[in-house]
Amino acid sequence: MGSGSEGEGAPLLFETKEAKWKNAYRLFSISMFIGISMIWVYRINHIPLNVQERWVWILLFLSELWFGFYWVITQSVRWNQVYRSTFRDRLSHRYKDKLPSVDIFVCTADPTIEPPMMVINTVLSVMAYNYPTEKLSVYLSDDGGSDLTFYALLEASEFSKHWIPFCKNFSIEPRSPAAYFSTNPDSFVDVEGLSSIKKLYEEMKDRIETAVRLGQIPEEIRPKHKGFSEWTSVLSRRDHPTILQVLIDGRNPHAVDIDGGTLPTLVYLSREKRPIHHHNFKAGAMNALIRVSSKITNGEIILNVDCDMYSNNPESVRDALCFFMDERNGHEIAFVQFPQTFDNLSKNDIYGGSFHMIKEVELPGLDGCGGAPYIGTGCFHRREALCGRKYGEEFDFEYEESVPNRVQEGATELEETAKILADCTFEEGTQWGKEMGLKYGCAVEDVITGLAIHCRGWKSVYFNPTRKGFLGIAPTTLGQTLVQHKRWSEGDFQIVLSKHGPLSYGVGRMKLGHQMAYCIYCFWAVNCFATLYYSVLPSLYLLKGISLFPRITSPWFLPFAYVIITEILSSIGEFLYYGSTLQCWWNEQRIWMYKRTTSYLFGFIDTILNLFGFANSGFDITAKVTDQDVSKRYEKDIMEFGNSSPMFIILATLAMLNLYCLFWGLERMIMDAKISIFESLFLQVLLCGFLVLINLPIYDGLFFRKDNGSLPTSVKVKSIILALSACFLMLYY
Ligand SMILES: O=c1ccn([C@@H]2O[C@H](COP(=O)(O)OP(=O)(O)O[C@H]3O[C@H](CO)[C@@H](O)[C@H](O)[C@H]3O)[C@@H](O)[C@H]2O)c(=O)[nH]1
Ligand SMILES: [Mn+2]
Repeated sequence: MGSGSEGEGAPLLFETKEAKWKNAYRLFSISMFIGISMIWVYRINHIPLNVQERWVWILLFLSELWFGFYWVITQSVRWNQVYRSTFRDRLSHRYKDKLPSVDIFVCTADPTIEPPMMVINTVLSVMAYNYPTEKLSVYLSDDGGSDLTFYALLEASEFSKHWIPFCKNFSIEPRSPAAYFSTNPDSFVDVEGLSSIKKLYEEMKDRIETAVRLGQIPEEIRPKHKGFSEWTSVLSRRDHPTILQVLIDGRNPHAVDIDGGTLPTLVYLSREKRPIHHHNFKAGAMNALIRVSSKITNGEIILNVDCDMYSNNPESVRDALCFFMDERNGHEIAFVQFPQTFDNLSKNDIYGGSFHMIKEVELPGLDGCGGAPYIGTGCFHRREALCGRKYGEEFDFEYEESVPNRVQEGATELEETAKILADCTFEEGTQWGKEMGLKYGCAVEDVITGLAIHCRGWKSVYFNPTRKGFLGIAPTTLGQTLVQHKRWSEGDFQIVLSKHGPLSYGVGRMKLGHQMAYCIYCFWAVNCFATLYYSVLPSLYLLKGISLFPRITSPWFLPFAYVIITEILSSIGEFLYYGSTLQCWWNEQRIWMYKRTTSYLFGFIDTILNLFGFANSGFDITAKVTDQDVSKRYEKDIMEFGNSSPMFIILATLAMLNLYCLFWGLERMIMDAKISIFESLFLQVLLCGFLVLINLPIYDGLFFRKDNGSLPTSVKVKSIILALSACFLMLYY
């Protein structure tokens, strides 16, 4: 692929544009750096003589060193952003019947958190891609080992015979039935066609949801497919043999839709699980899929989506191929990553789930300095690169010989022979999870795998088209958001500490800018300390009336003012420029604080415990269903607490502490009524005031709200006592 002779010299299949204002930004960035350095100089030159103040001073200096250093690494992604666009017409015209085959992997892990209806909507959306069906295969990996999910997939295989021709005949978008029907397709031409397909869908939905509600498959359905008998040997979801069922065999001439068109191959896989074998979460599932699919369809390109990420754009496969098959640059591209976008975001994006800056600024920046990271879903891979081939090297599958050739086999024999590839013991003594497939032992299997691919000499591309390629479900409570970020920050921190981190293995294998860019995420966790110091110490010293920053009239005030004001203005500017709102920016600042003081702290601690063998990192699956009350509050952008998690105790304590410090500190200043005190404490008042403003939803949750999403009394009591003790210690000790 990509090296075909016919296209040499032909127009490119994709185009790359650089960001506007690049040079202006670079100048601005240099001026910021000067400002930051001046702050460091101020700290070094003004170390107080008083011993007690001295340690606080040094901690603040270390925090500022850290913030400055972190700011420097974030410049890597602002230095050279690139934006990609594709020419699908050229691709279709040039490669008509020579398009590669594509295997699509959908992962699910739990039928309660990830309802089968949602899973099959994702499956149906990718089955209906605008791509030759005989070259398209969809694999569902079910780590939940659930016959309910299997049943839903069986229903979907029947429904697809109607759905796929319907989508293609009327060119509808999006192709997830649930998403499509919820768009109120009023203007639709063929009213009868629409209502009949909708009826089929509703009936199917009804059957599946009834089965899910009852927790079992209707007896009359069982005899309809041999697959159900496999569940007799399932002891539990953690203890069962491999279940592999080819539900639609694309090679079978009878596997056709209602218009007689070929159907894509559809496969259900639940890999073997045994209590004594670690299953390595999603990475383990993906590796089993890579091997099993290599036996059945062996697509050259692999698309990986989470079960909640339906395809929103039927052209995405062709978009991705424009990169892989481009005659000049395609051969070095290992994967094409689409952004993670969500269709359940609330108006003001209270949990920062839109990842606005990551999508619009950071990922294009990473793309510009060596390659976008692999972020787990909405990513097209070259199979060979994912399997561990170095760029430019010949490739062969080591497991290829062990199983007879697929072409001579029928679906049933194929199931038997391919099954062993998903057994627990298959990976023993092999490079799977190390040099082959997705890497094990890291909470962000995706990022570490992408990094390894970059270290093997490959490039990758970030593609963010106007019509989004995939839409998923973002967490709808504060707790879930913080837990998800704990997993991410922990995983990313594990990477930098591992042998294969950007600062160890990456040296000499990656460009400096690319290493720095990865470090933005790898050092997320470390940010907790500087942020905690900064949100506690200046406020406590305000309470005591001791200044830790230059007074307003001092020339040293200028660098602080410059850095603070320009940082705020430029970040607001970026937000507005990329189409977001001021309110979203404000909410983003809040969630950024909350993540840094809780998720990152816990992520840091767990990584260290893990390193010394005291803990094992798990994979807390993010919930994709929300109860009605909670989702009503979410839609109104009301922050959801609802339990007494230790994370909330930290947040509430910090909020209370700053509230006390602001009021008592201000009160003292007013009593003293000396303008000079105000001048010297100005920045501390500002910082403390900012922290109080940002924490308004917490005071609301502690004292005013009565609903189930507010903060429980125990959190109120604990946070008040903790914050008061800190203040008294500060004042009288
Ligand atoms: O043992 C497991 C655990 C999870 N999953 C699947 O992994 C996907 C992602 O899990 P989710 O709970 O939705 O986590 P998120 O935090 O939303 O996932 C993001 O972060 C993960 C890494 O932490 C990546 O794997 C994901 O692709 C990325 O979307 C889902 O489809 C799960 O079904 C499995 O297949 N097996
Ligand atoms: Mn998810």
